Amino acid sequence: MSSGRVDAAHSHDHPGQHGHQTHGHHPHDHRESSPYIELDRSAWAALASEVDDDPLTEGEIRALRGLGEQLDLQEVREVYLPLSRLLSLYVESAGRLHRDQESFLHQSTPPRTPFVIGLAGSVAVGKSTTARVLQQMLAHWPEHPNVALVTTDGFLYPNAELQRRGLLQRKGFPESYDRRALLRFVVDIKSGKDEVEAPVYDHLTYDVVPDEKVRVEHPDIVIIEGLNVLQPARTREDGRTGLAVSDFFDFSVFVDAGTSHIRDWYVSRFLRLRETAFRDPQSYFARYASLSREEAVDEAVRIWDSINGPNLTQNVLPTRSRANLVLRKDRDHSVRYVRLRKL
Ligand SMILES: Nc1ncnc2c1ncn2[C@@H]1O[C@H](COP(=O)(O)OP(=O)(O)O)[C@@H](O)[C@H]1O
Ligand SMILES: CC(C)(COP(=O)(O)O)[C@@H](O)C(=O)NCCC(=O)O
Repeated sequence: MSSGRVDAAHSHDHPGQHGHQTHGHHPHDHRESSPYIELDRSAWAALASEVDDDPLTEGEIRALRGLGEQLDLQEVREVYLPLSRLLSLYVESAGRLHRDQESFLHQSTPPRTPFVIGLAGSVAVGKSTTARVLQQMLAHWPEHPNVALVTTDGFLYPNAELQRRGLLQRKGFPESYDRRALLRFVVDIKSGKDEVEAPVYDHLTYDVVPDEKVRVEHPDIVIIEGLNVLQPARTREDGRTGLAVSDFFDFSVFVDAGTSHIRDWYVSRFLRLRETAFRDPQSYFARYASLSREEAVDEAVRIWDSINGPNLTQNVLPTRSRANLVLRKDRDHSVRYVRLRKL
């Protein structure tokens, strides 16, 4: 497994917290050592006024909001509207580049391939909500109406295989995925294959669903969301390095927050799931429904401290600086600042 620390561009864990300035209305990062521009919440939100698009309705937002997420109309307008506009600029620019390359080559080339966005971040940081909001908002732009969303959990090995490999307690770690199949999937998309299929994971049964697939047909944009999508390629035993899914991303977003906040969010979500999903007799966690609150907190903390916390520290966080854009959330889940790669 390759999980070498690649966060070298930032020696500080939390770039917004170490006394260096974020600039209000003149988003400019004077630190020449950083390849990022950092915009605080107000500077980023101000960009929304330049976008005269209707954000989502309250009803749509309710439907997109994940358990425990605080997403509201203000967050959508101030954070996600500018983000969807920025992403749309990148999509349009990729289209122009495709046309320019075609005329440079003096021959007609295959049609442009879908624009692929990677979305990474910890368990319980709210990736799926961000991904669903972006999917819906990007689909509003007439230039790219067909936006597909695929989560990488479908590419986890089934529990039986994880058990065989001794990885049942490592679910979510890079080695718990069928990385070859995931890579093939992304390569197929970026090869221009019209229809691709991905396997499906079910949180209720805590396992991959046998024989079920999600189909992606003629997408304009594909969002690929998962813990480890920004992992660099592995170095094989012969010292050679292969390809990683992130090699095929046209843009990537990392959803970030302080580790102790994410841990709290994981525990509160676990408590909420105990009152909802865990009550379903089909739930893999059904046995937790009868735990007292205290016992449930202990169990959530145990799972966090033995699986999701170490995975965040060892594998997920080190990939943060590979992202084109980092959304940094505050304790209340609202985005506090945005960090964007310089061009
Ligand atoms: N044990 C579970 N039972 C039912 N739903 C779950 C369970 N664990 C997580 N979920 C749901 O699955 C989705 C993905 O969760 P996760 O992988 O932690 O990513 P994130 O919180 O970043 O979106 C969330 O909407 C979450 O509420
Ligand atoms: C399914 C997950 C590995 C996330 O997968 P992803 O879609 O990010 O690839 C994660 O949500 C999970 O269930 N982790 C196992 C430990 C736990 O139960 O919290």
